[in-house]
This record gives sequence, C-alpha cells and structure tokens, in this order.
Amino acid sequence: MSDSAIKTEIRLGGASAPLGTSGELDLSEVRDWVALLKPRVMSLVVFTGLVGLLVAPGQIHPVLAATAILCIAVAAGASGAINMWYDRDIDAVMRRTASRPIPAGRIRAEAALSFGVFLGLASVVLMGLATNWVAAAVLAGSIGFYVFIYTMWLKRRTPQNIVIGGAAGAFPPMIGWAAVTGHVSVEAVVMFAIIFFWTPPHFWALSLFASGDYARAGVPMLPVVAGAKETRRQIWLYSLVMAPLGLVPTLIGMAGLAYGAAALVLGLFFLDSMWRVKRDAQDEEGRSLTNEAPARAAFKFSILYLFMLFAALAADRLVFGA
Ligand code: HEM
Ligand SMILES: CC(C)=CCC/C(C)=C/CC/C(C)=C/COP(=O)(O)OP(=O)(O)O
Repeated sequence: MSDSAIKTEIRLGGASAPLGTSGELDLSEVRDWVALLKPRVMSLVVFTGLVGLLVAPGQIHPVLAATAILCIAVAAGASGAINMWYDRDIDAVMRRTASRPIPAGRIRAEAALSFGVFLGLASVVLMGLATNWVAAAVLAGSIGFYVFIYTMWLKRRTPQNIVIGGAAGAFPPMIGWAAVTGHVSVEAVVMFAIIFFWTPPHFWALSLFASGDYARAGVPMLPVVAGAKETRRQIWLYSLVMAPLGLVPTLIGMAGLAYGAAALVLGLFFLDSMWRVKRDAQDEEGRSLTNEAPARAAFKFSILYLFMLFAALAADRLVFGA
C-alpha cells in the first residue's frame, strides 16, 4: 500500500481532523491538490496559450509574458478543480476518475471548491493587472465556459456538450494574443477555430473506448446516446473541417509556407488516423471488433497533432519571422 493510501486510511479510520484541514501538508497531499488542477490537460492548454502570445504582433515584457502564461495555467487548473467539485458524484462511479482526490476521500469537496474559486479569481485579477482587461475578460469567459456552460449546464444534458462547451479549451491562444495586443483579431479567431473543431474528434475518439464509464455514470456522451457508428461518422465530419482549417494561418498571411507544409502533412496524418476510426472493423451497430484500437491510437495522435501544429506555428514565426 502506498504512503498516501495508508495516511488516507488512518485519517478515515481515526478522523481526528476533517480531510484537507489537518494543518500539515505533506508531499502526497500536495500531489492531490496538484491533481485537482488536471495538470496533464493543462500542459497543452498552456502551450497553445504560449503560442498565441508568441505569434502576436507587438512587444510584451518577458516578466509580463510569463505572468500571462501563469494566469492561463492557474485559470485552467482552477476550472478543473471546480469541475471536480461539481462532478464528484459521477467521478466516483467512473473507473477512470474514481481515484481522484475528492471521490477517493482525500480532499473535502468544499475545500476543492474554495481552492478553485480563489485561484480562478486570482488568475483573472492578476491577468488584468499584468497585461490588460481584454485578456482578463476572455480568461474569465473561458473559466465560465468550462464551469457553467460545459460542466454545470451541458455535460449531463446533451451529447453536444463537448461541441459547445469545448470552446472553453479553444480560448487560450486568443488569451495569449490579447495579452500582447490588447484586442482579439482574426488571427486569434483562427487559432480558436482550429482547437474548437479539433475538440470533438479528440474527445469522441476517447469516448468510443470509455463509453462504458459514461453510460454507468449516466452522462449522455455521443456513443452512449447515438451509438458508436454515429460517433465515428461525426468524428470524421469534424476532422474534414479541422484539417483544412489548419492551413488557414498560411492562407491569411499569419504564417509562412514552412508552417503551411507542416500543417498539410499533420492534417493528412490526422485524417488518416480518424479515417481508421471510421473504418474500424465493427458490427452492424458500429461496435468495434478490435477493442477500439484505432480510436485509442487516434486519441493519442490528436494530442500530438495539436502540440505539433502549434509548435510549427511558433517555429515559423520565431525561425522565419513570417
Ligand atoms: C470539452 C473539451 C474536452 C474534453 C471533454 C476533453 C476530455 C478529455 C478527457 C476525458 C481526457 C482523458 C484523460 C484524463 O482523464 O485527464 C483528456 C485528455 C487530454 N486532453 Fe482533452 N478534452 C477536452 C479538450 C481539451 C483541450 C482543449 C485540450 C488542450 C488544448 C486537451 C488536452 C488534453 C490532453 C493533453 C490530454 C491527455 C492527458 C493525459 O496525458 O492523461 N483537451 N481529454
Ligand atoms: C484558460 C482556461 C480556463 C482553460 C480551461 C479549458 C480547459 C482546461 C479545457 C479542457 C476541457 C476539459 C479537460 C474537459 C474534460 O472534460 P471533463 O471535465 O468532462 O473530463 P473528466 O471526465 O476527466 O472530468
């Protein structure tokens, strides 16, 4: 048994102090508070925000740039913590999420909520003071989108939850851009649109092999409500929009031909990966006969794709000064 598991058991058994308020903070507790921030998802969110900031025209002091990125990270983490507070009931019944700090009883739900609200407010105020209030407003909007629109309103109501709510994760490059320029222009909207249309293939690929979890929790994700066949079809349709969108930065002169070539190759790999999901060996209802191997590969590739596409955008600007 791990140290943290032993400590948790001792606390649950003897429970002299409520969880999360013992006054002492050891490494395993720190790890739990960090887990509330969904750090792995945050890493890509922060990276796209950083690229938005790097490709924006104009100057920003490096300390202010670093502060802006910190604010995006903290805001994304804060909304993740509030999401885990709100979703603690369904997280407890899904295998993938059952060991999270709140359902596992290692952090009190109210403590997680206070933590998230405090960090969320602090990130918006700091962003406004360090850069400008347009960036702060878009940052506040993305927290609101993830917490209120996606988590509280749509997630448990409609299979379109991630299409509309997914906008939350598309804002960071726009925030980085606004932090430098003080406004939102067409380039920022293009970066937003790429992530917006990337999100459904990214998430629905995962939901194809995690649909048992969502069905158990009563969350109406597309494969649960409309079946695997329809999910594969919609993954393909969104991919058909997203791959060409990746080329738009070059077409509007925001990036050069080096980025355009990278976006073309990456887009073709993305389409190939999602086509394999669509054409996976399946029964009449679309249930995979391969244990969803193509969907697992496509989910992983979706993350690499977005990372590389945005890396190409930054490299194009930094190396070729497009
Ligand atoms: C509504 C929109 C989205 C939904 C519902 C969604 C859902 C998920 C889920 C359920 C996972 C599984 C892993 C986990 O439990 O943490 C995941 C992984 C991941 N997502 Fe998303 N995602 C969305 C948008 C985004 C966005 C916008 C980004 C970044 C720009 C992103 C980046 C990632 C990354 C990097 C991982 C891998 C984490 C790991 O290594 O475990 N996601 N996503
Ligand atoms: C700047 C800022 C505020 C950005 C926030 C955007 C952000 C982190 C978007 C990602 C959305 C996301 C990880 C959804 C996960 O779905 P879920 O919460 O249903 O997943 P779960 O089942 O793993 O909890």
